[in-house]
Amino acid sequence: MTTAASASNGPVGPVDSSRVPRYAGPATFARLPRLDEVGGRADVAVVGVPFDTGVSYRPGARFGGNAIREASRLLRPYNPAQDASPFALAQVADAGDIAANPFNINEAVETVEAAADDLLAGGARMMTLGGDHTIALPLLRSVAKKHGPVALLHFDAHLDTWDTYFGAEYTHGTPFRRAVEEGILDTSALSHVGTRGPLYGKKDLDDDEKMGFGIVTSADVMRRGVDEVADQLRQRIGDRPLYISIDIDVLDPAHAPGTGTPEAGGMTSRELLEILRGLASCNLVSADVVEVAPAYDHAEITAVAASHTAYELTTIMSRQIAASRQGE
Ligand SMILES: N=C(N)NCCCC(=O)O
Ligand SMILES: [Zn+2]
Ligand SMILES: [Zn+2]
Repeated sequence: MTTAASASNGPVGPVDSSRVPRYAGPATFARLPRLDEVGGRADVAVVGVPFDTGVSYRPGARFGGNAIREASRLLRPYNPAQDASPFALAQVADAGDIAANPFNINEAVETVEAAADDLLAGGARMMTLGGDHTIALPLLRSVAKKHGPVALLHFDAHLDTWDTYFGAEYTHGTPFRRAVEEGILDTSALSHVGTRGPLYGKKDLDDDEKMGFGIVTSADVMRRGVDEVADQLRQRIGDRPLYISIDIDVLDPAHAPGTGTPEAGGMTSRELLEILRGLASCNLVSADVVEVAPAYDHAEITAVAASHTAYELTTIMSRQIAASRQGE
């Protein structure tokens, strides 16, 4: 069957859904070419990490990346909200999955870091599809090797700055504490967005604040509105290299039932997408969307939200790549 639609020397785009039904053929992200189909070089590499050994409640995020790819068949090549055709502005390709050991978290963390090092060394920015939130740590390590300590915007119901679970240091509730300890985050530009729900104690918040995080709760988003929130975040980030990590449980369970640790009172998918669009001028060096667990999903509600989230992030990166080329 027809694979990627190729412009003569521009980026290779997605399969044309007016010629090949969008439900036909293998599901790469947005029906984009695989990395090996574009000579192994991409400006943005979409990569899956099927790993969920770090979860504290429902398992199943190991299937998240492929669920997002399936749902992403319906994405279209022009993004009106950002007035951009992300797959024409830069080469975006699907780099497949990182094969992380499900029986050894420490080894899996090392594997993810090494695979990320390879992709970043090839010049790509990464759009990672989880997997549970454990994987943000090795991804941040790799990004920091390239850019130095990065600003972090963390969209999540949870803080994920807890210390250990059952004595384990690498879990989906602890990646950002480890990252602060390791000095790979720019502690003057760290924000959680969408935080809510019960905690273990007030100390969780005290510790988090000491690490340098600011918090925009999901109730703040509702009260203050997306434009004001995005403005405030943009000011805090400035022109620092930015990593955005999105735990899909930042959305209300009505918008994302397919996740492992759902919390009531979350953001709508509209709010999340609008805040991201408001950050389009930030220097986004890589991003992840994690914690999609399709076994608890219904009618692909969660996977569709995650695919659109990854699409906005990819658009931000593609626009910046195109703009920096023009400036060269
Ligand atoms: N979903 C993520 N990443 N973390 C949730 C941890 C919540 C807990 O176990 O208390
Ligand atoms: Zn979470
Ligand atoms: Zn999380």
